[in-house]
Amino acid sequence: MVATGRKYVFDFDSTLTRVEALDVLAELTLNGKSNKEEIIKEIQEITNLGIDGDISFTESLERRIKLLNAHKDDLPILVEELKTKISKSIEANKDFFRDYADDIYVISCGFKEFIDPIVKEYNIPSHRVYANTFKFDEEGKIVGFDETNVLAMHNGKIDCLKNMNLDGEVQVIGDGYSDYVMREAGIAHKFFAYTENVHREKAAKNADYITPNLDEFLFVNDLPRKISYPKNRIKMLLLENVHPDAFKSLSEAGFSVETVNHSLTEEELIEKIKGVHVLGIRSKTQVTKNVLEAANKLMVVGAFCIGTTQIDLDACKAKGVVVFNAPYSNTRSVVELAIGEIIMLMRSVFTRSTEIHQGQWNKTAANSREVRGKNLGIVGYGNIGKQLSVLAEALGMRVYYYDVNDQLALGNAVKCNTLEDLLNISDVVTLHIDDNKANLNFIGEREINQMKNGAIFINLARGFVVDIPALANALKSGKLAGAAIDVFPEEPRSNGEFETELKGLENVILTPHVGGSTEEAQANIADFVPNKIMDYMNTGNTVDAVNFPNIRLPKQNKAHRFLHIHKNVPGVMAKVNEVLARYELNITGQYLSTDNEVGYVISDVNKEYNKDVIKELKKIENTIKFRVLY
Ligand SMILES: NC(=O)c1ccc[n+]([C@@H]2O[C@H](COP(=O)([O-])OP(=O)(O)OC[C@H]3O[C@@H](n4cnc5c(N)ncnc54)[C@H](O)[C@@H]3O)[C@@H](O)[C@H]2O)c1
Ligand SMILES: O=C(O)CC[C@@H](O)C(=O)O
Repeated sequence: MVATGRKYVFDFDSTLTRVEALDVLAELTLNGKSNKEEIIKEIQEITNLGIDGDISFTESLERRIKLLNAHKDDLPILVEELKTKISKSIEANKDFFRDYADDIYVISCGFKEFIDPIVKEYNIPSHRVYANTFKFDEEGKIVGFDETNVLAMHNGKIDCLKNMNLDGEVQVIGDGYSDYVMREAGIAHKFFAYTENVHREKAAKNADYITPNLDEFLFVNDLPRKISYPKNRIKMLLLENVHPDAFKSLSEAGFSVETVNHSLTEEELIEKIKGVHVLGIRSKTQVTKNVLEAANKLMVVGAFCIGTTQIDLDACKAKGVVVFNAPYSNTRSVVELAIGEIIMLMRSVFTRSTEIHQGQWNKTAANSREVRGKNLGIVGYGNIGKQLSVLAEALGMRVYYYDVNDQLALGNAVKCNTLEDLLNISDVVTLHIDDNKANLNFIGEREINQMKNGAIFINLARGFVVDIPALANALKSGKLAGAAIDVFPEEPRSNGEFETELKGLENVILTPHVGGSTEEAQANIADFVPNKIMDYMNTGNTVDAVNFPNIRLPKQNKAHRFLHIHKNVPGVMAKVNEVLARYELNITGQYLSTDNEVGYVISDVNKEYNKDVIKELKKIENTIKFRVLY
């Protein structure tokens, strides 16, 4: 617990608040002035020079006040503005400022006129705020500052802290070099570089500890805090160039996120996965048993796509690793591409285009047909197949579909009872079956022979479902009039050379697995999947998990949440409850969801509890994973 008499000295600007107050004041006072941006930039540069110790602080203050041209009446507005700019983790841990009020001080080179009213709301009274004060002229204009105040002088924080004569260990929390010097001068015992709002190299380099937010500071000091485990300690690895929005939202939420713009081999991933809590991938990265064995911290895999066969879902489940995907976010993009390709192939547009690129004019109606009135056979009537059905009908196509599961026909679509029926009748056959391994070589020579002569074939599903040599033969022989292939049995891990037997064939559109690669789809996925991940990490919700019992949990209210994942064998629940009862924990809510292999039980308990209960819960036989949230 807390060392007796420990004192916490906070900086104000960019530490307690997300901003530099004088920059905000400049925004206010310079409003409407034509050279506003220039002056603000100049003020910021001067601020940084002062913070990093590159010019004397007195000089930095003098120059900024002159440029500010501020008035007393601007200050209440500034205060209101600053109240909305308290650092997020400071705001979240307001209780710390209440419970440790007597030990908290502010030393700032800013001004008491705006610091006092802000920190008062955090139980820091004016007499524990050490800062500069403004000088005003008779009209209330800010014309200077009290030059006798030590804080107006170079390295003034050192003298200020010295004069305060604090007992016990003194910890300084700040973002600038001027905070560090108190530690360097030996008056403070520890300096924590606070990087939630700004990462200043000089401060970070000299810090005893870099703390990305107050949660981490409270965690390393074993102080009471809002969240059990600081988010910055949760490592996320996003592979395969997932949309930058995912990085943005996850890192803004406080997680430590690393991105890699291609997929990794099994070997590379085994090396990289150690210490990673959340892995984000697309369709290329194989999350195998071997990878999972090396994944000592893994809790979640986010597939930033629809397909999940690249992930060993069972092995994930056995390890208590929850998998999420984005089942809808890119479906529209695939459908639009399919529609475009149907038209392009029916009109032989790519053939005509290639000819003209080669300097040949070939105006002809041969092999150029409208799609209106033609039969479209959709194989796999799921999320993509159904949307395609609706759009194709709107173009005047007659839609037939075949699905292994019973699927409701949309519009006038006609269900086929067998694949053969569909293949016999369709002018265009398009595959939208899912990626399960049983679909290997689903379309081969036999199925191609069941298609109409001169039919068109499209595969936007998965490469391994089509026998490529059989398809190539059918295209060469003229059995099929054209094809569009977006997915291949073997796809490279990153952009570069690629070979396929289909290369160079006439009226064949080849694309590098881009059916779902539109800006819109990728941005949708980067919104959907991170939300699922964060929901699971922050609350335990597994709604829409691919491999795990789905559970939607109520909001945690003033409770500790114990999340216990176990093998679904008789007696585990009884043992969990026996332990909770033995430690006299009052359960305010308990939720259980199971499937054949695992059970997921969530118990919300009253605030106070003996920490030994955690060890006991972890020790229960058949426990796979356990964590606490509060
Ligand atoms: N090219 C791309 O970039 C891209 C983008 C998104 C999705 N996809 C792929 O598209 C496919 C379809 O996606 P979805 O979201 O519509 O999936 P979905 O799961 O919603 O639908 C698939 C449908 O196929 C049916 N099905 C499975 N096997 C079948 C079989 N052997 N015969 C007949 N029906 C069968 C299922 O019952 C289901 O109704 C998936 O393979 C997905 O990975 C590719
Ligand atoms: O974008 C990808 O990598 C895969 C797209 C698609 O095949 C999917 O499964 O959603």
